[in-house]
Amino acid sequence: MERVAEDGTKTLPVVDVSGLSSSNVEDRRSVGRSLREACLDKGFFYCAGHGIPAGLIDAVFEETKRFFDVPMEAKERVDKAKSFCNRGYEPLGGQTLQAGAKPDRKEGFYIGLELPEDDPRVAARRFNHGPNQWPQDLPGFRPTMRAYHSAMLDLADRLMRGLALSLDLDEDHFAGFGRDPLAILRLLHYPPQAPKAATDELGAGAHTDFGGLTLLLQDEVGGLQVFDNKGQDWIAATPIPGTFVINLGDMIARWTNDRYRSTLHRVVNASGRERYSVPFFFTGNPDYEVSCIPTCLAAGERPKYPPIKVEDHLQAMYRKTYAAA
Ligand SMILES: O=C(O)CCC(=O)C(=O)O
Ligand SMILES: [Fe+2]
Repeated sequence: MERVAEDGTKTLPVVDVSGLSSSNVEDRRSVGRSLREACLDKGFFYCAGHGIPAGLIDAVFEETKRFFDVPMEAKERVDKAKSFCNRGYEPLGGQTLQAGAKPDRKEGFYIGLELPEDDPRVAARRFNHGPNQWPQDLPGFRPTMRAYHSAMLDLADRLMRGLALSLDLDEDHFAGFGRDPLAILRLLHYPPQAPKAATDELGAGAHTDFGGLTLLLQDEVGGLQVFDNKGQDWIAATPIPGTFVINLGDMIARWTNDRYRSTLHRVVNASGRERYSVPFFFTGNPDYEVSCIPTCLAAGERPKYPPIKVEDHLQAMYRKTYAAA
């Protein structure tokens, strides 16, 4: 079903997920049905009723802006080039999400689960496991980001259970995927750019996300665009206050043989203003092997993708999108 705004432009659906916190399974199943509809359609939707306090979200944006406003020397002190586990500051143009396009016009900051040096995964230098780097002289930054990371883990867990219900699976079907997950918070700043028609530069080149679910906070500026496979055009994910934009990553497309899509999206910040966004990537357990769910195949249908380990896919995508840097 095509959703069209009052001015005739296409929009994405809003799913209220508050029922996922209900003790009544019928309430949870009802959210599952709404999720199913949104996932079969675009694989991109606004999430309302998420229960994340507005005060925490405001604090995340405040600290994000504060960080990107510090002098370049302070950012360079926490450059991710100094981290063995991909944590910290990523300079403008550090990543090229769309093969063949110009480097992305965005700067970023990566934060993950804080793990001590004696954690076996850190000691073994497993990909993306280890300590975070924290900027100096921003006392509110670390506690805010840690609180937010943990709130996002909780929301992602609720959503994965809803997703299982949406596929008529046991509610805890994805529990193994969600155990000790790679879960990465990314702060992004997009400086203003010329309109798409006037430049071939993009804030973020067209890409799909690599893991399970992405939970995105965006400010009021706008610029995120979602590819519509049916119309072969771009839909603006215009900000709706109080919601997250949620999209499905490559792992969910592989589980469902593309019934649920990992949809192409990009950012063009032609607003003339600074844009800030904060995606949280629920990537999943690095050792978990994702393969097509048998009930997602019709009789005689074959899986489009071979089984793959979460970590292998993630590493391949990092290699690809950071190749130039
Ligand atoms: O900034 C946005 O709105 C989207 C960012 C994004 O797609 C990503 O980091 O994967
Ligand atoms: Fe993305």
